Amino acid sequence: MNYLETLNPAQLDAVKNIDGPTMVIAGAGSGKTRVLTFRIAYLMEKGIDPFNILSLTFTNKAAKEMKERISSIIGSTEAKNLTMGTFHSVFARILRHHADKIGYPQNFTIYDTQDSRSLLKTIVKELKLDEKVYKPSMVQGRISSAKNNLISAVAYESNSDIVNEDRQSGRPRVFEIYKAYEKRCKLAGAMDFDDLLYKTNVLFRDSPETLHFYQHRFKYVLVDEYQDTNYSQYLLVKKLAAVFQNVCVVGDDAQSIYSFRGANIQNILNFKTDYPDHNVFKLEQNYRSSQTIVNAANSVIAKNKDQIQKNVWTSNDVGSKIKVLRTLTDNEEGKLIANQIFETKQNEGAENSDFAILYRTNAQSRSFEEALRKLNLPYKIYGGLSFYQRKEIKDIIGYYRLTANPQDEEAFKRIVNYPKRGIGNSTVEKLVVAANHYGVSLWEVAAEPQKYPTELNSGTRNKLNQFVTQIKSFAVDLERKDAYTLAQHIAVTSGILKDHYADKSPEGVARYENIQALLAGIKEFTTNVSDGETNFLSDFMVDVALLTDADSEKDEDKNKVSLMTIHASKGLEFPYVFVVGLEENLFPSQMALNSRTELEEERRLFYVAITRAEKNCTLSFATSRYRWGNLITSESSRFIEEINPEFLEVSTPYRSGGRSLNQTNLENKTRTPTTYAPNGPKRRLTKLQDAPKKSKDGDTADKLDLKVGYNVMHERFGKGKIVALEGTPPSKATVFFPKAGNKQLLLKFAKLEVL
Ligand SMILES: Nc1ncnc2c1ncn2[C@@H]1O[C@H](COP(=O)(O)OP(=O)(O)OP(=O)(O)O)[C@@H](O)[C@H]1O
Ligand SMILES: [Mg+2]
Repeated sequence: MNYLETLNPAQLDAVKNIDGPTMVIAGAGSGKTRVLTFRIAYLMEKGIDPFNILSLTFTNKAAKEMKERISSIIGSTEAKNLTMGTFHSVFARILRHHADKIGYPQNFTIYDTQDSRSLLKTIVKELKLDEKVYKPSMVQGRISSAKNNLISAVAYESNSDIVNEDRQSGRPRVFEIYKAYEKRCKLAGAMDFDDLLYKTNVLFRDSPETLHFYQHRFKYVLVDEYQDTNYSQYLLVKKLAAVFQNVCVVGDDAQSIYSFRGANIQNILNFKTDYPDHNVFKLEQNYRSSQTIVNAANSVIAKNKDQIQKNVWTSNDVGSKIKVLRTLTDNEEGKLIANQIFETKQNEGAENSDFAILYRTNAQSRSFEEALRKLNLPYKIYGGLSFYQRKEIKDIIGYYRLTANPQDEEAFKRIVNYPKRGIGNSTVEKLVVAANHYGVSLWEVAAEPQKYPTELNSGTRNKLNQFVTQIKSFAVDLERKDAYTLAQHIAVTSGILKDHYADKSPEGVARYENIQALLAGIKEFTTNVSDGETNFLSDFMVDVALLTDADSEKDEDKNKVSLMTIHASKGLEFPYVFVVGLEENLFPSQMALNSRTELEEERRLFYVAITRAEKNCTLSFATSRYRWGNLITSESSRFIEEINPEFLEVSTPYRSGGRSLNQTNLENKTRTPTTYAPNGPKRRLTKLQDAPKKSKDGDTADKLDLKVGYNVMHERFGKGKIVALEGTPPSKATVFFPKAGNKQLLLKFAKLEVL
C-alpha cells in the first residue's frame, strides 16, 4: 500500500501542501509526527533534494526513527542526506564549521551540565560569595534563561528588570557570576548547551554570508514539538526560513511543558502574525489511545483556561477504565505496580517494553527499581545517571576533550592528577590564581611556565611538564589517526585502563567493562563512515556531548520496562502506562502552586502523561512517602479528581508488603473494585477511602493515649514533647525534640513511647 493511503484526509492535506508556511496544531496521538515524517518523504518524492531539507526533533532518537521510516519509503541512499536531529545537535555541527567566525576554536568543547555547575561553583568561590545563597543550580538556571532569550552578560547587567529581580530575591550579584562565567567559557574554548543555540544566533547575526548559505541550503525547514521551542530556537527557525518561507511546524499547545526552560507557548500563537500567508491544519482523530483514555485526557485539559480549542476523538475501542491505586507508602506503590506488570505480562502476554512508569521527579524511581528487581523484571531508566555521566567514562573523555581542546578548564582539572601523578589541589589552585591573573587558560600557565611565572616549585613544574607533553603527543594524532585508534592509544598510554584493570572488586570490574564498552562504541562510530572519509576523535566528541539518554539506548535495552520522568516521555507511546506519585505537593509540584499559569503547566504535564497510553492507563498515589529524609503524609492529587469519574475505577487498597506474589495474585482475583463516586467535588480520595485494614503498627499507635504536652521517646530522635496532634484518634503528631527540632510524625510508623 502506498504510504499516503494510510493517512486520513486532514493528514493527507497537511502532507501534500508543501509550499509556504504551514502549521499543524493538534492534540496528542493525532499523527503530527507521522505527518511530519510523511511530508518529508513526499517532498523527496516531488524531487526536492534531501540536502535542502532540515528537520528538528525533540530527541536524536526521534530523528533516527523518522529517518528509518523515510528510508523504508524512499530508500536509504537518499534519506542519508537529510539533516535531522535536535536543535542542539544540528546547530553544534554547524558551529563546528564556523566557530572561528565568532572567536571560538574549531574543536570547541561542549560543557555538559556538570561542567557548567563545577565552573559556576569555582567562580562563586573566587568571588567570595556564599554558595548556599548562590547555588550553582540556581545561577545556572538564571544564566540559561538569559541565554535562551539572547541576553548576554553585559545586557543582563544593564537590564534593570532582571537585576531588580535578582536583588529582590537576595542574590544581587548573579550578573557578576554570569560575566565571569561567560569569560571563562570563552577562555576555555567551551560552549554550554544553551550556547549551542545562542552562539548560532550570534553567528547568523554577525556573519550574513553564513546565514545566507544556510538559508539556501535548507529550503525546507520542519519542526516537531514546536510548542516547546524557546525564543532562541524560534529565532533560528525564523531566520533560516526567512527567504523561502517553507517552514512547517507541528505541535500541541496542550502539551507545552518546558516553560521552566524558557519554552514559549506564544511561538505557536505568533506563527500566524509572523507568517500572514500561512496554512493551518487541524488533526482531530487520535489513533493512539482507547476512547476512555482520550476522553479522560480531554476532561482534564478542559480545566485549563489558556488553550486553543480542539476536539480530539478516536474510533478505537472503548477500552478499560483508568485504574486508581492507593497505597500506604512509596515502597508499597513500587511493589503494587511491579506486581501489576508481572500479572499483565502473564495474563495478556505483554512484553516488558510495553510498559512505562512515569513520574514527576527522578528521585521517585528508587522504589520501582527495587520492586522490579525483586520480580526479575528488567527495566531501563531514562535520565538517571547515564552511561556518559559515570566517573570512569567522564575521566577518559576528559583526556579526549583536553587532547582536542587543551584550553578546556574543566577537563584539565578533572584529569591533571588522574591517574595520580602527584599534582595536588594546591597546585591546581595556584594555577587557577595565575591563570586568572594573566587572563589565560590553566593549560597555558602549565605549558609555558617561563611566560606565566607561578609560585610552583621546580618539582611540580616538572610533573606538569610531563603531563603537558603527554597531551601534546596525543594531539599530534588528532587528524592523523582515526577516532578509535587514537582513543585506544590514549586509554592505554594515560594509564587509565591499567588503573581499572588492577581493581578486581566487582565495581572495578564493572568500570573496566564500561571503558571497554565506550571503546567499542568509538570503534563502531569510526567504521560507520561513507567511502573515503575518516571519523576523527573530535567528531565523536560532538556526538557524545549531545547524546541524550534516549539516544544511547542499546539493543539489549530494547525489551525492558521504561522508567522516566513525564518530561522525558514527550512524543512516546506505550500500551500500558503507570502515572505514579499522584499526590498534592508532588504532582502538582509544590513549586507550581503559586499561580494559575504554573498550575496549568502541571496540568498539561498530566495530560502528556495520560496520553502516552495506548490500551491501559493506571494512576497511583501513596499516602505517605519519604522525601528529603522525612516521612511525609500526602493527600491524593487534585488531578485525579479532575478526571471525569465515569472513566475511573478505584481499587480497594490492599497491602502487598510481606506477601508472596502468589498470595497477592489470589488476593487480586478476589478483591472487588469499588467505583470512585465522590459525593462532593471538593472531597479527596484519601478521605473517601480510609484503609479498611489496620496495620500492626497502627494498632499500637491507637492504643497509646497521647495528649499535647506529653513527653515521649522516639527511636531515632530521643526524648521529645508533643506540641500538636491531628485526627481523632490522633494519626499524626508534631513533636519537639531538643536534638532534632520539630518533626511531624505518622503515629503508625513512629513507635512513640510515653514517658
Ligand atoms: N492515519 C493513521 N492511521 C493509522 N495509525 C495512525 C494514523 N496516524 C497516526 N497513527 C498512529 O498513531 C500514533 C500516534 O501518532 P503520532 O505519534 O504521529 O502522534 P502525535 O500527534 O505526534 O502525538 P504526540 O502529540 O504525542 O507527539 C502512532 O502510533 C501513529 O503511527
Ligand atoms: Mg509527536
